[in-house]
Order: sequence, then C-alpha cells, then structure tokens
Amino acid sequence: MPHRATVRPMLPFPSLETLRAACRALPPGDEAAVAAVHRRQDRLTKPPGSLGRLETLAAWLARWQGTPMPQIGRVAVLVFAGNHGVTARGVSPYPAAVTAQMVANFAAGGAAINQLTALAGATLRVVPLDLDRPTGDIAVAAAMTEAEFLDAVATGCAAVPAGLDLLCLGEMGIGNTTAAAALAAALFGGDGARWAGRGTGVDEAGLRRKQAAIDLALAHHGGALADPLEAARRLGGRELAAILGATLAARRQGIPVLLDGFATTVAAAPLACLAPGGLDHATVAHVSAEAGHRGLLAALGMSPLLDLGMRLGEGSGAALAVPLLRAAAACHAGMATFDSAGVSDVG
Ligand SMILES: Cc1cc2ncn([C@H]3O[C@H](COP(=O)(O)O)[C@@H](O)[C@H]3O)c2cc1C
Ligand SMILES: O=C(O)c1cccnc1
Repeated sequence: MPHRATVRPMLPFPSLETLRAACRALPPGDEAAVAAVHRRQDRLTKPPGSLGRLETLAAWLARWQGTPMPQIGRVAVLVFAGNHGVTARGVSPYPAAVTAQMVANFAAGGAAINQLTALAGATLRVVPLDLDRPTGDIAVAAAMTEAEFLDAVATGCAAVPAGLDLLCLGEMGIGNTTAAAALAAALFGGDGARWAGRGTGVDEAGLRRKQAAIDLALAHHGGALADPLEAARRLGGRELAAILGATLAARRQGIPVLLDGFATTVAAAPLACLAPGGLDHATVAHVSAEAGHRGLLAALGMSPLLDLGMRLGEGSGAALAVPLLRAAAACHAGMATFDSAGVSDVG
C-alpha cells in the first residue's frame, strides 16, 4: 500500500508557540484519493449513495490514510489517565483514587474498554500521566504549568504508534467532565450552566457545585482563555492535553482518529479552534449522554456515528464504532462493479 509515505515525526515542543505553530501547519488530506473513491463508488453494484454514511466514511478514510483503497487493519485504542485538583470541590461522586484503581482494572482486563477493544480487534494501551500529582484546582489556579502542559501533549504525541490504520482515543480521570466543561466554555462561550453535565452521576447539589466551579474558573482565568492552548493548559488536565497531542500526531502521520465522548472531543477541540479543518481527520464515534456533548458537536459541525445513551468515557464509544469503519472499508474494497458482475446500471 503506497499510503502514508510521508510520516512527519513530532518535534518536541519547547514552548506554547512551537506547539501553536504545529497546530497551524497541519497536512491536508489526499483529495486525489477521495476523487478515486467517488469514481469507484459510482460503479459499485448499488444505487448511488445507498450506503449512506458508509460511503462518506470510506471517502474520509481514504482522504486521511492517503489511499483510494482504505483499510482498517491495525487499530489502536489509547486511553490517557490523569487526576484533577478540582475534585476537592465535590464535583464527582467518586473519589480521585478511582482513576488509579481503574488503570489497574484496565491492566487486569476488567473494564468495559477491555471487552470493546477485543471485539474491535484492536490493541489497548493505557497511559497514566502523573496520577500522584493532580492538576491545580482550576477555580483558583492554572491546572498545569506551561512545562507540565507541553510535557503531557508530547506524551500524547509519542504514544501514537507508527503505521496505524485507525486511532481510537479515550480518557480516564475522576473530575474530568468538570475540566472538559470549563474548557468547552472557554473555547465556545457560555458558562457552567451551559456545559456542566452529571458526569458519573452527580446529584442536583453536585451539579450546582460543578457549575459554580466552572464559573469561578472562567472568572479567575479571564482574558487568558481567549487562546485555545492557554485555555487547555489552565482548565484542562494532563490526559486531555495528551489527547490533543495524540490527535495532532495522528494528523501528521496520516492516521484517521475516532474520538470517544464529551471529554475526548473537548480535549481535541483546540485543534479546530486554531486552524480551519484542524479536526477534519477525526470523527466523533458517539454522542455521549453528557449534557454538553450535543452542543459541542453542533459548535464543531461534527456528526456522531452512534447515539446509544452511553456516558462512560475510557474510549468505549470509540472502540464500539470501529466495526462501522471496517464495514465502510470492506464494502468499498470488496463489492463488485456493475461491469465486473454483469449487473445492469440505470438505463
Ligand atoms: C468506575 C468508573 C469507571 C470509569 N470509566 C470511565 N469513567 C469516566 O468518569 C470520569 C469522569 O466523570 P466525573 O467528572 O463525574 O468524575 C472519567 O474518569 C471518565 O473516563 C469512569 C468513572 C468511574 C467511577
Ligand atoms: O462523555 C464523556 O466523555 C464522559 C461522560 C461521563 C463520564 N465520563 C466521560
């Protein structure tokens, strides 16, 4: 397969400015591959467009894999984990210790993502980021220093294996739906009431604490949040920064990306804010039941593949959507043409 001839290794990012420059210099998709996909789709034994989104997905895979015959062979699920200082505000019903406990559960094969990764025929890699050093409490401080943020982004970049056909991204971090909602507010406007959801299941009082923490964070960080990378550094988390890095690295390596739920979509969103089409190589696998996700997808102009009422995170929705991409690639590659099958086309 000639695709992905140009693998651009990630540079280290000594400053926010170098990272910003990389986010603004993204390689374009392969439009010749897309045109070839459309020509072939016109000749396959089906009424034009009858495979609906599967046809769009075949073209999308071709554009970002850089080949007219995309394939879904090597698939990896990357789950990044981080801890959040904002948990001290009672924004999650679960203790922060659950983050590390779930990382152990991932290693033992006992989590939902283990089952869904196996079904997807993918490999799972979990990357914990300084779990014993929670981020700053975003309501009163920056989540990370610049060095910590750039380090987490670089870890995400480096975690992307070469030669993948598809990358699924997810996260684990108690409290991270609060961080993600704050970041969504900074990137797309609005306040805690617009973006906070129930996460793992906070009650009414917990939801109000969550909204208040977000509103305090927005007021505390103020004008600095106008820059998407500063917003990610101040309001996000290490696992969210790593997702940003992995999404950036995937673009440079010609690897299409499936994003999981609300937190993962927000984490990658600075790419869309920094450059037009910055997230075009990513598809959102499912719309989460987390309250802000539909609004976020509308703001990004993205349309999810699945809508199953899931609100787990940990990459579960992304892994679940892999067979849809396999189906798109299989129909595209395997179907006969009207000519080869001797089927009559429209008269
Ligand atoms: C046992 C367990 C497994 C999880 N797997 C993903 N999450 C999800 O829930 C967390 C975010 O929700 P909140 O902001 O309400 O804390 C993240 O870790 C996310 O991946 C889990 C949460 C729990 C409790
Ligand atoms: O959609 C998500 O990312 C999500 C929802 C609930 C809990 N954790 C993550």
